[in-house]
Amino acid sequence: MSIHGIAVRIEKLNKSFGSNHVLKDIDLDIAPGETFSIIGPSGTGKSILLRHIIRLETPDSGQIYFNDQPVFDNGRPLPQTFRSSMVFQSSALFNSLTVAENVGLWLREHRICPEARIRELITEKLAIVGLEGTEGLNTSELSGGMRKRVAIARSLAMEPDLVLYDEPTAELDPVTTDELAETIRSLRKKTGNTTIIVTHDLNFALYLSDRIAMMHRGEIIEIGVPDQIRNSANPIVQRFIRTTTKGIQGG
Ligand SMILES: Nc1ncnc2c1ncn2[C@@H]1O[C@H](COP(=O)(O)OP(=O)(O)OP(=O)(O)O)[C@@H](O)[C@H]1O
Repeated sequence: MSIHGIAVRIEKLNKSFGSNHVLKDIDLDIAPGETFSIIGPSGTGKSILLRHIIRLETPDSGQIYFNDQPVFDNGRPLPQTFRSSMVFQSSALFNSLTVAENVGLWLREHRICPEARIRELITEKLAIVGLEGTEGLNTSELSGGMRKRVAIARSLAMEPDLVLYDEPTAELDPVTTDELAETIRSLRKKTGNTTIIVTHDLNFALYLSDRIAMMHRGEIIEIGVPDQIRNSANPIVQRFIRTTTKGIQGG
């Protein structure tokens, strides 16, 4: 399997909605193939930052670069040679379609390759997320964890350079959350994609991330490998760890 993955660099990114300054001079450097999580309490700007990376929002100032290529020009998204895909919180699957139809949707809409290759890609991507042989199942009958994995397979079908996850564990029970963490971790080896995850599930982020950034009130207040986050001297980070993990992970 080919190895993808791009560098993502964010420089002095700012965004306000009226008087609400939601992103304040955000700087981030994410390496090709890195699994990077953005954590923090509700309303701190995590999703808005992700929406800039996928170009659903434009910044007031600052820039994002994919492999040194600028993403915006004067507040407008530039055409990209790199492909990003997003796994939405709700999974955003079509219940009236089968698993295979959901996974193949983007490929068929964009007529990316011949039908035989599309079927191969669907089978290949379902196997990567551990859903071999589920092509014909009705999407409406799947569990939350299976739906999430179908959504991941659909995003992988685009053969992305960058995969983004918005609150992937929302609505999942603890066992399914563990399975999902395992799936995303194994994808790193299988695809080499750069992966950015927004979550307020600290344990999930600690388990599968190469590095983690913590946001607070529109700013990045801590960044580092999981152990650096666990042992951060920043009282806001420590309070977040205490309230979200209750001591799990030895933290
Ligand atoms: N389209 C919008 N118009 C106005 N304000 C917005 C818009 N989108 C987000 N905001 C504001 O931006 C701030 C950051 O929101 P964001 O969704 O990024 O937070 P978050 O950290 O992802 O929180 P959560 O974990 O609850 O999703 C909030 O104050 C929110 O009200």
